[in-house]
Amino acid sequence: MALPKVDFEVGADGVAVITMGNPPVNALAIPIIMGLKDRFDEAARRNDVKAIVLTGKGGRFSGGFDISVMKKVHDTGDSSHLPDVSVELVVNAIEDSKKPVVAAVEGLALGGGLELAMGCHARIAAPRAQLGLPELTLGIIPGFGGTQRLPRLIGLSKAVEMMLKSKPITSEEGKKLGLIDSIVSSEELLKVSRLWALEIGERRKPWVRSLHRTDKIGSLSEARELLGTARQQVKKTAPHLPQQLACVDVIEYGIVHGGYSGVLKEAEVFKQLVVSNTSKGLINVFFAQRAITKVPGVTDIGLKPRNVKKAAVVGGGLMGSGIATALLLGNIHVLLKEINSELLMKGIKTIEGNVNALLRRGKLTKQKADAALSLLQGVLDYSEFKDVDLVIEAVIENLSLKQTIFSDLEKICPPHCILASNTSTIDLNLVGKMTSSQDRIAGAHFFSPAHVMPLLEIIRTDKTSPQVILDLITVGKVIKKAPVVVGNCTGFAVNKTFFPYSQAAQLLVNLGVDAYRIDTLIRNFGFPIGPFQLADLAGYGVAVATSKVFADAFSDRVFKSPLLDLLIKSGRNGKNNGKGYYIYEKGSKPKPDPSILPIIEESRRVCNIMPNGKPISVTDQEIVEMILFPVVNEACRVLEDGVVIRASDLDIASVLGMSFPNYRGGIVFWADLVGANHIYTSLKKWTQLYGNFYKPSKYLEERALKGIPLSAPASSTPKPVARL
Ligand SMILES: C[C@H](O)CC(=O)SCCNC(=O)CCNC(=O)[C@H](O)C(C)(C)COP(=O)(O)OP(=O)(O)OC[C@H]1O[C@@H](n2cnc3c(N)ncnc32)[C@H](O)[C@@H]1OP(=O)(O)O
Repeated sequence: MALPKVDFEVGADGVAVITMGNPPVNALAIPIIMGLKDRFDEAARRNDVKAIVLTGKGGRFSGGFDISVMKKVHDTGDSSHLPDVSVELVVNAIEDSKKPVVAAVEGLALGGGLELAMGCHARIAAPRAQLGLPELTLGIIPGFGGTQRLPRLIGLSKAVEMMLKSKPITSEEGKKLGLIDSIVSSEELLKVSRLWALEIGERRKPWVRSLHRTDKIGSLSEARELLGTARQQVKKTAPHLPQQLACVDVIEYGIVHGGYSGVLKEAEVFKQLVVSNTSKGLINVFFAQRAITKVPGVTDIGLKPRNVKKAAVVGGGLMGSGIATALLLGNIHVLLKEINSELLMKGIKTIEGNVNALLRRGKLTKQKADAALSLLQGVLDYSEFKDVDLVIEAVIENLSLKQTIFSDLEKICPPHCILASNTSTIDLNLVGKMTSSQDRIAGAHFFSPAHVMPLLEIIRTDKTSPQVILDLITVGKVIKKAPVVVGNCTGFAVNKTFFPYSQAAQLLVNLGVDAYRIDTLIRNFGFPIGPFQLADLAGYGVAVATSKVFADAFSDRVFKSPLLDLLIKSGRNGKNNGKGYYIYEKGSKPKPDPSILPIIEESRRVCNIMPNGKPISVTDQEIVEMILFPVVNEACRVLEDGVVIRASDLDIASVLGMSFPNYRGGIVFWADLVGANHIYTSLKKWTQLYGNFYKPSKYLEERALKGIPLSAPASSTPKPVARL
């Protein structure tokens, strides 16, 4: 791999072109920052240099400061790894340079990349370049003067929006807003930028130091009003994210005290935020998300992904139609197979409804929606399956039905076709037992609603070929899912890890804790909804079916609550029949339903686990821990059994599959922040009080006692991924 370096070339026109080279995105790694300082010094010193152009190699300006440096700060606790860039480089060497500097921007200029460009005296961009300050998604604020220069270049309102939403704009929008001075073709970019720089030197183009501008900010009172509104908004929408308020505060500081003071304040706040748990969590998620598609023995053995042009989905229920929708939106031709025309029409209607809902919400253009639907074909038999590249079976969880389907598929589909099941629980070796195609059978487990939820669990057995896994990873990327490759076991990675989540909530209710208090606390922790509202959403039938599977597989540690059966007996089935823990009325938030309380009382009586028949007294923190520590405990078993390749895969799976708050870094990452020892001792205490549901796993016990982080890879030879 090429080493990061900064090139320097002076042309006959007297323009020095400084080029950042650090593929693939020219991240501003320490050698790049050092190289830039040296090159700008050299350009300032040399008499043959009249003007300077700053650009990036390989069609991309820069993806920003090297995030792995911040990871190093997290891992070592040593902030001295952070270089001084905002003053030394951007203000002193670039903006205050005696020679004009022009940024030639192509591809992308994000975070520190855009901040370098904003320090230049003009910006020339190629068409459709992405420009943005996404730092808040990493738990920090823009750190190389971005909070100060962006408002001064494009106005406060748009700058605040771009930073708080972390949403990039194109160079075309940038031109309209004043961020970009001119748009030219990629071929002309360097030529025009050189000329522009010379013309600034000759005073034929303005020599603009953005930090000194005030014309776009408006009066102090206007600015304060706008920032006040932004603050109110942030308090409502992102109460858990300290970087949002910090960003607004730093912008305001610079408006009140001047741009340069703002830059100094920004650096101070940046350093505080870098070491926050929020930044640690979000940066863990950034790298974890990029690690999932690196699968040893699959993506590192020189295989090439095959193109999946035509797929079939067997079963047009809620999951099947959601999966079909996702494939169609990925531009894949889909056959939807049902057993009769009534069910087929229902499936097609659901797909149309899914696509139209996305259209209404502005997530799709009409053209894209029409194109997706034109790729759909409904069928009632397998005759069209002769040339499909992939089949995803999404029928009910019935083993013998699945076995028959896979036998049929084996006969009719071409030999290269991947045969996948969307089962969430059934052993894939059993699904393919009646075939001799085990090498092309895998799980493709989507999460409901399948066209919306971003996770795709790809389950391999010991017989699934690496090519099939690679192809499924590729399809996953094409349909914009995060594909996580996991081993074959009951519940796979996500459902296995999270089965204690709802059970713990049930256990607590039967111990006398208020269900709505639990939901509120779990929401305050950062989940979008609590476990009881989640149960309402899924319908109680699903909970009954899955708890049976888990009761069979993990009989040593399940909690059987009478509550679900009592609810069903009283005619309740959650949101879909309007009778759940909550009352659902159109246009208003779900409200607690007091008529459920006698049913809960009845459950407590039948269950009879309240000590001395009285509700237990627990703090808010204990409630959260009593729900989430059993999940961590199960995650430990998933890690021990090698169901996931690495702990961070489970972090991503928990964030994208279960909506575990991303700013807490994922389930294992969070557990390590809390500390294995505290989790272990708490579970041990609760085991004595409330039974084996809480019994710590061997993996947790060992690591807690030896002080080894739960996420650390096994030091001895790692076990193979559980595929059996
Ligand atoms: C002080 C400053 O204000 C602070 C900052 O600048 S913080 C950084 C701000 N910048 C960002 O947040 C951008 C982060 N990067 C991205 O969003 C995307 O990588 C991108 C849009 C630039 C490119 O996306 P895409 O082409 O899909 O490639 P993607 O797979 O994400 O990244 C390619 C590789 O570059 C790495 N990478 C991308 N941006 C990086 C960065 N800023 N630092 C370090 N590595 C980075 C990725 O980790 C990945 O590495 P890998 O191949 O080893 O897995």
